[in-house]
Amino acid sequence: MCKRLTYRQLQQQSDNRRIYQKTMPWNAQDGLSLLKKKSLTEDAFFYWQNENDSVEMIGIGATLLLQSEAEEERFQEIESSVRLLRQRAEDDFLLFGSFTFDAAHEPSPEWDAYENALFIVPTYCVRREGDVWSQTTTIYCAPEEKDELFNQRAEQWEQLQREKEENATFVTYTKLEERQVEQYRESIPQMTSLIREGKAHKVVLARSLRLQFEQNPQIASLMEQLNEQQKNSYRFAFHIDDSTFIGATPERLIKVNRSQANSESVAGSIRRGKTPEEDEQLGASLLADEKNREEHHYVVEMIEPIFQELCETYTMPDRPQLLKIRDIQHLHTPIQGEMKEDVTILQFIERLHPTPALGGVPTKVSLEYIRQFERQDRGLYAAPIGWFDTEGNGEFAVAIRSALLKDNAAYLYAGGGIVADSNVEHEYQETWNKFSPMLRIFGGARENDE
Ligand SMILES: C=C(O[C@H]1C=CC=C(C(=O)O)[C@@H]1O)C(=O)O
Repeated sequence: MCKRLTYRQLQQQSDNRRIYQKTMPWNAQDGLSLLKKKSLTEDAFFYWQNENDSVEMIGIGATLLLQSEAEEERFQEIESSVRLLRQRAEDDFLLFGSFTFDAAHEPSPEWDAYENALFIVPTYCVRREGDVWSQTTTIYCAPEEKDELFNQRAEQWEQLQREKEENATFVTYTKLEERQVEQYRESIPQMTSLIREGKAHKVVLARSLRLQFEQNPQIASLMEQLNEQQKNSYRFAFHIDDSTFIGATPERLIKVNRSQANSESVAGSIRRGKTPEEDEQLGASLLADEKNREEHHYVVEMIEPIFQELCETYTMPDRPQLLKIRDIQHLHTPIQGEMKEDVTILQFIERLHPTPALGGVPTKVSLEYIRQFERQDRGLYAAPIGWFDTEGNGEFAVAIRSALLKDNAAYLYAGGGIVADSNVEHEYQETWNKFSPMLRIFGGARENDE
């Protein structure tokens, strides 16, 4: 595994190494099959499938591993590292990675593999756009080492592809622990009182489950299940050291494609109906529900000024629509803008994260309450995860409906927006809905009839 580098360390590198790339068509055309090769998965990897299945990417190995331990500066540090590396590169290149939810939180031991910001420039990247697959190999070396290193990598890549795939293993958890559930339940009336006293308008409180396994589930088969079950969601996996973070989230944080920026407000939820009629009724009641509209409106109110600041022009519908995924339906308002010159995707992330769909209003105050009420660190739950390239394109999702896998255990997270009239039982049930996508792949979702 290559060494993690901060911006300072990169600046201090005084050798003549450069980034070189080779891209070619890829005929194997099954990205997930790569994650079934044992020797590949011992290294870092990243899996990404966008919400409409038009783009799928798998990054394997890390030619460069960039990190930032800074709190507020972490976005700029990654930006500076990438800018500096672009000067050492022949072509544009791509990075995968994440920022943790709360850089100021004391990290919990389960999250120790992920820094405040952690990005990989993958050694091998396979990418599907529509039906067309390509494979890119990236190296970082002195010019005189280039040919030999490319040869070595080509050989290694051939070898890896010939390697036998491990059989899919379906493992079911043997124990489910609701972590500090009493404390979660108590925190809701405490939070609603604080809100009624005017201390905050909305705070998203989350809880977590810990599932125990007898053997580690295979990531490729978990992702296959998510691909089958969670259409209309971003499906992702980020593996580093002994940890893998996976998920299927409906929520885009930001997408940038040739200076066009797209984001959305996703907040306010109700379960899916058991029949089309019931589903429609539930959707209609969600659209009309004042509490959910209020929760949603806070998110819209926060995102819109950011588009005003960073875009020349933007458009946004004046009322939410429904976003329906397998277990749940949400209120949804998309927003789209033409970015001002020199604005970057990381600047959007810095301003957008956390939206009031994951943090609250006001942002700083809500983060304080989250630290106070949620003992465990959220790590990458509800955090920005995705990819960007040095041409200025990229896409990040909000890592909800997610789980961390480590040491034969999975840690699942789910939360909901608390406003003045939130109710414990309702919130508690809603977290079960939100756990469902992940619980299902680990051995069974709990039916919820609320
Ligand atoms: C915090 C979560 O969901 C957010 C996103 C959509 C709807 C939400 C809600 O209705 O409360 C939450 O704000 C989660 O899934 O853990």
